[in-house]
This record gives sequence, C-alpha cells and structure tokens, in this order.
Amino acid sequence: MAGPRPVVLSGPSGAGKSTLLKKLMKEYDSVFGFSVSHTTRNPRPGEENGKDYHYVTREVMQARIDNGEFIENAVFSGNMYGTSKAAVQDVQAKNLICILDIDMQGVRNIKRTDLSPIYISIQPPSMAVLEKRLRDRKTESEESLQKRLHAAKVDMEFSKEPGMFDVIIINEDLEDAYGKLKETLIEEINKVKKVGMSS
Ligand SMILES: Nc1nc2c(ncn2[C@@H]2O[C@H](COP(=O)(O)OP(=O)(O)O)[C@@H](O)[C@H]2O)c(=O)[nH]1
Ligand SMILES: Nc1ncnc2c1ncn2[C@@H]1O[C@H](COP(=O)(O)OP(=O)(O)O)[C@@H](O)[C@H]1O
Repeated sequence: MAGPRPVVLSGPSGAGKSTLLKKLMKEYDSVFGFSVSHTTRNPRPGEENGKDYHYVTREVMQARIDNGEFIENAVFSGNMYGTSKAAVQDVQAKNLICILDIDMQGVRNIKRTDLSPIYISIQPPSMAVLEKRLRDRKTESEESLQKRLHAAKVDMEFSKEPGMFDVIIINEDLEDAYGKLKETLIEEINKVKKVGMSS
C-alpha cells in the first residue's frame, strides 16, 4: 500500500529542524507523525523517552543494528543515531506523513532505500547565527558545541550538492521559514486531509 510520501528534514544541528517540525506537528497533528529515532546520547531536560528519541545504550543499539532492525544509522558527534524500520512503519500504518529528522549520513543512506521521501534541508543564515543559537539553547557542553559547529560546516557544503535536496530553506525569520516549509508540503498535506475526510 502506497501511503503519503515521507519527509526528511536535515541540516546542521541548531538550524531549527526540531522547532519547525514541532510547529508543523502542532498545526497538523492528524497529518504528520514523527519517526522516533534511537540514540545513545543522554536525554536533555524536557525530552521524553519514546517521544523525542528512544534512549538506549551502545550495546542495545549495536545489537539491534546487527539484528537488521534499522533502515539507516550513523555516528554524529560521538553518539549513535538510527531510524528503525518500526519507527517509520508505526507512522505509515496510521496513514500519516512520516517526518524523519536525520543528519547528512542518514540522507545519503535513505537515498539507497525505496522510502522515496521529499528531502528538505534547513539551513541557518550564517555560521555566526548558528553558533549563537546553539549557545543560547544551552543544551551542549563546549566540546559538544565545537563538534556540532564542525559538522555544520561540512553539512552546509553538502547541502549545496546538486540533487541532494528538493528544497533548501534558510531559517532566518522563523515564521518565514515555517511558511516556506508549509508551502513545500501543502500538496501532500491536502492529500492526507482528503483521505481523512472520506474515511
Ligand atoms: N542518521 C541519523 N541522524 C539522526 C537520527 N536522529 C537524529 N539524527 C541527527 O543527529 C543530529 C544530532 O541530533 P541531536 O542530538 O538531537 O541534536 P540537535 O540536532 O543539536 O538537536 C541531528 O543532525 C539529527 O538530525 C537518525 O535516526 N539517523
Ligand atoms: N528562526 C529562528 N530565530 C531564532 N531562533 C531560532 C530560530 N529557529 C530556531 N531557533 C532557536 O535555535 C535553537 C536551535 O533550534 P533547534 O530547533 O533546536 O535546532 P535543530 O533541531 O536543528 O538542532 C533553539 O533554541 C531554537 O529555539
């Protein structure tokens, strides 16, 4: 059964992916479902196990990867992250648009699957703004922050590779960026709404 097309949101840490996707899921709660990834990083204050991530040990994560439970997995800033098959299937079973928040290794690996999502890159207006947002978020140690800034430089170059993303959104003003995101997805949103009304 071909459900709605999934959506991949990628881009540097601190670019605003979570902020934008939370806004989208709040406005369209019966349209989108989040693919809850697994990670070995520690939960941040306010994050919930099973909602933001499935928080697991390295041993558990590696065993599940070896068991073939993941569509893709990557190491980012020293921690393991991965999208399980179940995470995507749970959303697709409800006929919702599945949103994946993944790094650029994830994007490369998803391109080798038959998931066929819409690829959206969220980019900051500049490195300076990105650094300020990450510092103001107050979630990272100096070491983690530096690793994220380094990865961001690589990501910003990667996003320019032709054909990598369907749309690149510069998140300067949040409302403008959100408007562009909605505009990109409106066709898929309307399809899901129509199916919902007729069932
Ligand atoms: N490949 C891959 N990347 C992921 C996955 N889940 C999250 N990420 C990425 O891992 C990076 C770090 O995420 P996180 O620790 O939540 O930090 P944040 O991006 O600074 O909020 C981000 O680029 C995410 O997009 C996943 O399942 N697979
Ligand atoms: N357009 C924006 N203007 C100012 N601050 C923003 C904007 N978008 C996001 N932020 C803030 O920047 C920080 C990083 O955003 P976040 O959504 O956590 O990024 P990501 O999920 O890509 O790592 C958060 O503190 C968020 O509130």
